[in-house]
Amino acid sequence: MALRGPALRLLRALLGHTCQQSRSQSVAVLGAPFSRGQKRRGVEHGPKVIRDAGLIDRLSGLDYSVHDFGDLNFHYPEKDEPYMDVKSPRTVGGANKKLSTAVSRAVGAGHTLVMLGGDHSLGLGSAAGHAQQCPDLCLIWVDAHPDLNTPLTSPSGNLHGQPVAFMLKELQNKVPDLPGFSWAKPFLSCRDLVYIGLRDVDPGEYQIMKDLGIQYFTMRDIDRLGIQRVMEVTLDHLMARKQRPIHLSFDIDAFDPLLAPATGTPVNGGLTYREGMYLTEEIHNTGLLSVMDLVEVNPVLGASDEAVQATASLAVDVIASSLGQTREGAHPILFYLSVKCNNVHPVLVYMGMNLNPF
Ligand SMILES: NC(=[NH2+])NCCC[C@H](N)C(=O)O
Ligand SMILES: [Mn+2]
Ligand SMILES: [Mn+2]
Repeated sequence: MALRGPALRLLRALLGHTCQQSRSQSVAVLGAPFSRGQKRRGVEHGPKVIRDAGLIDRLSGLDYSVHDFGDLNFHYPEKDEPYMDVKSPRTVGGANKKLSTAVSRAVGAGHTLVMLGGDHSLGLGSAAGHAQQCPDLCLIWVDAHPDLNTPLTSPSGNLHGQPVAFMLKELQNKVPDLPGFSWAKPFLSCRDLVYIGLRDVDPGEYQIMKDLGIQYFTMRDIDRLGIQRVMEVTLDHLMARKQRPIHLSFDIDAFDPLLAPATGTPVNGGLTYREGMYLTEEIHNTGLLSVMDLVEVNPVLGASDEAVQATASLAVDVIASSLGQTREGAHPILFYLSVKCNNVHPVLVYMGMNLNPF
C-alpha cells in the first residue's frame, strides 16, 4: 500500500520532528488584501471571495483545527515614487515585510499556513517569513509566469513579476537595493526551486533560468511528460538530498483562463482541472507542505458573477487538495499502516494509535 499524506505524517511523528511536522494538524488562514505589486485594482478582494467560496468549512471538514487569522492591514506611504522603473517599491516592500513577520509567527506557533493574496509580489514576504522558521525549505512555484524579473530586466516595472529574484542567493548582486526592501535578504538557493506551468517567460527571466540551471516545467513539458512524471521529477529533485518543508506558491493564472478567468495576467493554454488536482494531491502526499500561497484571484476582472465564482471556487479546490482532500474519498477509520521502525519492531498503526507493537 502506498504511503499517503496522513500516514507519512504519522510515521514522521513516530520517528522524530523536523520543522514542519509538528504543525500538520492545525491550519492557519491569513488574508493579504494587497494589489500594489501590479496595476490592476481588485486583487485585494481575493481573500474575501476565496473565504466566501467556503474555504474555512472545507478545511474544517478535512479534520484540521482551522484558525482564521483574518486579513493583514497594510500601510500606504503618502509618497512612493518609482525607483528606476519599478512601481510602488516602498508600499510593496513594507507590505511584504509585514507579511513575512506574520507568516513567521504562524509557522513558529505550529500551524500549516495558507496565505490568501493579493498579488504575487506577496510570495516574497510569505516565503521569507517561512524561511525564518524553516531555513531548509524548498519552493514550488506554480504559475504561467516565473516572476523572476529583476528590477533591471522587468518589462513592466510591476513587482508581482519579480518576487523570486529577491529570494535567490545566486542573484544577490543582480538585484539593486530598492527602497522598502532593505529587510529582504536572499534565503533560497536556485536548486531548491522548481517552476510548474510556465508559458509566458520574459527574455531576462529565460536567461536567468538557463544561467542558474533552475528546474522548470513549462506547459509543453507537461504535454510531453504528463503531470505524473512532472511531479515525480519535481519531488525527486527537491528531496534528493533530504526531506524538507515545502513552500507552495500557487498563482491561479497557472490554470487555463477558461477555468480561472478572474485574474490579472491570464495566458491561454494553462493547467487543466485534473492536472491541478493531481499536482496538489502529490504535494499533500509528501506530508511536507508547510506554507502555501494562493494568489492573483481578482474578482473585479471576472466578466460575470459566474466567472468570479468559478475562479474563487477553483482556488478553494486547490487549497483543499493541497491539504488532503482526495478524489478517492477519505476513509480515516479504515486507515492503517505497517512500518518497520529502526529495523527492529514492525509496528501496526491504526488511526494514530499504536495498537500492536510486537
Ligand atoms: N504574478 C504574476 N501574475 N505575474 C505576471 C508577470 C508578468 C510579466 N512577466 C512581468 O514581469 O510583468
Ligand atoms: Mn505569479
Ligand atoms: Mn502568473
